Amino acid sequence: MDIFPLDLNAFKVSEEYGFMLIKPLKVLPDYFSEWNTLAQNMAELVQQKTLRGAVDKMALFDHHRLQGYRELRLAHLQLSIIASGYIWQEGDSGAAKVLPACLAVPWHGVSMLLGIQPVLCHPSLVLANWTVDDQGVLQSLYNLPGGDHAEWFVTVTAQVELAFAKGLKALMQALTHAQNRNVDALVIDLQNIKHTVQEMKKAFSKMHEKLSAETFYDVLRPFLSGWGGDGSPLPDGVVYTGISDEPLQMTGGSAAQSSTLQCIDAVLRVRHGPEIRSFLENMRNYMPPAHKEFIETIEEHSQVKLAVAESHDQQLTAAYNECLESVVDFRSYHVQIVTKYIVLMANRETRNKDYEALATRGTGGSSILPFLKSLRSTTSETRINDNKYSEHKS
Ligand code: HEM
Repeated sequence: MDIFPLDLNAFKVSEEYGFMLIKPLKVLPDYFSEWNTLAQNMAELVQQKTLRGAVDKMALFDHHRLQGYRELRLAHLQLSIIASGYIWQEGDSGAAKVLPACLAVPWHGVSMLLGIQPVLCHPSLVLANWTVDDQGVLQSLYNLPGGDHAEWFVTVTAQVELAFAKGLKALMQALTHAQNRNVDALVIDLQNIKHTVQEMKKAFSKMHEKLSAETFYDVLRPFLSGWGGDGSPLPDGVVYTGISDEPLQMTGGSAAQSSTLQCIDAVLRVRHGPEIRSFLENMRNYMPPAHKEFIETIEEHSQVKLAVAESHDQQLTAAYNECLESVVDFRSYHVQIVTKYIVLMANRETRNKDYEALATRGTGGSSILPFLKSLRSTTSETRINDNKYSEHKS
């Protein structure tokens, strides 16, 4: 059965914004003004070490009064920012093991309605956290500690998402053209996808401009941490009062929860080994369910690699391999970024020791460089080496 083209709307994906939420709301209605205020001032309150006390005094607001998808997404963003400050305000030795009901109940409730996890994750911190100012400059709405650096981290990541969105049309067309075995059109799609990945890397390279490695590592990154598991300052997880007496464990926020690379892998049929696959599949549980379903549908039905292999066409095979090469290049660049912002920072004597137990963990809790290099190798090994080329017709 031919399933492409897909209806993007059905998957909450748009050709203009990709996986980004379209026109996120900036504030919630007055009833939730305390959430608006605490989320807006989180970084300052954490610095003064007064956020936890303020949350403990907060009333339990009824999240059923939130109306519509965009209010739910903003509520998740705000509560995630507040909870991250609540848990990590006192460093890892003073990490909060219990969230009060006024935070846990609505946060968990909103998360269930959205089908995402009650933890600060990429769909909230990046996808639902943006606006443009009068000059058309992308800005974030709510920030973690780290001032302009923290905002830059969010907006540059959002720019990578938007660069991806520009290539969504080519990705979708590649799926249809592969299904129809339209070799000429598929060559052009793959060239466009390669260009998109190069543009994603260009957007990514701006990270250096205004995010210092020291601020990322010492100030901002601890607030992206999850809870639960060996080596965590909260090995059992966190109790969400009013939800469960048993602690819940959550993976921290990471752009590994972005659907962009997983979508490109799915189109090109890059298949990672079992351990990495299980990590990436776990990351999908932190994406909006419609985006997870989008990736799974493409992964199951993409015929792009098959169409290339069957064609024995030199130009098509070259376009496919070059496309993979651009993804390898993106992943190599990402390894450089992780080396600068995490590995080298973790090896400094002067690093922030308040969050020492988080030092060797990835933002999402994996052992970083071998993991990322292995993803890169699998991408490279997906190349098609075909010596039996026929001449391309055109
Ligand atoms: C300062 C910037 C960044 C740092 C320090 C960083 C760090 C990391 C780390 C440590 C991982 C390993 C998994 C984990 O522990 O979470 C990871 C995975 C990943 N990151 Fe980043 N990241 C950064 C920016 C970005 C950006 C802007 C993107 C673009 C969307 C991105 C996309 C990914 C992807 C897709 C993965 C999963 C592995 C893969 O598919 O290659 N990262 N990142």
